[in-house]
Amino acid sequence: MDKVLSVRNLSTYFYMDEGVVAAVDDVSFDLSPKEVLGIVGETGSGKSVTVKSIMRLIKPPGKIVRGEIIYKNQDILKLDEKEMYKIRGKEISMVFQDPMTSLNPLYTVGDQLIETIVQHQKVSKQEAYKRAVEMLGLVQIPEPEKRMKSYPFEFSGGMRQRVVIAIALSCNPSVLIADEPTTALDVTIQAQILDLMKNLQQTLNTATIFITHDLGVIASMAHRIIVMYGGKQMEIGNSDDIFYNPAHPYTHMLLRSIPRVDKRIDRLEPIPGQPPRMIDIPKVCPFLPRCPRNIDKCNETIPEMVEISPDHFVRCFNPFGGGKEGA
Ligand SMILES: Nc1ncnc2c1ncn2[C@@H]1O[C@H](COP(=O)(O)OP(=O)(O)OP(=O)(O)O)[C@@H](O)[C@H]1O
Repeated sequence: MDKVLSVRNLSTYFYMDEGVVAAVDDVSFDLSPKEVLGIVGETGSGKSVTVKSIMRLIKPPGKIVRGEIIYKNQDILKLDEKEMYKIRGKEISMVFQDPMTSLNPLYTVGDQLIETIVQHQKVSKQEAYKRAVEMLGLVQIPEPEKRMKSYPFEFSGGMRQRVVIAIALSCNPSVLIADEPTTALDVTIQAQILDLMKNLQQTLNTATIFITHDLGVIASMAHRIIVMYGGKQMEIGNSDDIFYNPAHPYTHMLLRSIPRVDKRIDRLEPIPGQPPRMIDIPKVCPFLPRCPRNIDKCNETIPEMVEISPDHFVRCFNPFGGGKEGA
């Protein structure tokens, strides 16, 4: 199947006084049309920098130092800012963690929706208005026509995130990127927003990249999952591989740290140790200091990504075998 997005060997570094932070190092993946790709990892693992690189939102001291981001047969990294402007928000749009960073407090939500629509589509103001009301209805805002006139502060946090999702989807993007879209919300609202996103994805079939630090959040949504650690991909596989045949010791730890309804666990296991400080590019696996399965070879060099079964890749010299010891 044709890919809607192909990321090849993406490396984004931050040049700090203390040294070079390899925030994203040699990341590659494909996104198919209609696919939901989950990117999971602890804080600082490089998830946000990966998607900000795709949107070309990296600012100094950050720099994309290597790689290709192929969107519809063109390398996004080679486009000038004017061409990129046409893609950002229309072809590839993004929902951030905190809805207030995406909404302008001084304009009504209706105006903000209409502005996005007319900016990217050749439609009249009336058509844009109609589409805006439709979008608010689609994200299940009650009385959408009336709420067009409301300002962001008149909405609850969950409703604001619905508005942001409506704006992000208003131009029918080919790719939607959601960066921890529910983290800033309280738990019941989180579940509602996740349900909404799942339903919208199934209705609209938009290819989606969903970022989270919590594997549980994407369990029922993602087709494929990338597990990141220390700026690197540790494991990539379809959801079943990651949940039932996890190969990387870090994936095992992530799985043990989520609540499960099918197993009685008295206490969730926290992941021991600290995420790495990624100053200067590690020559060995970044997970090595926390890894319970490390072997001598791990101290010598960093493993490559190896395909252990069709479309299931792992970066580890001593992976778990075929899920027999699964979580
Ligand atoms: N503007 C910046 N300046 C310097 N370093 C940065 C900057 N933005 C990100 N980094 C570094 O890049 C690394 C990856 O950060 P990133 O935000 O991608 O992590 P993340 O996995 O998305 O974590 P979180 O869940 O906390 O958002 C971190 O070590 C971070 O310190």
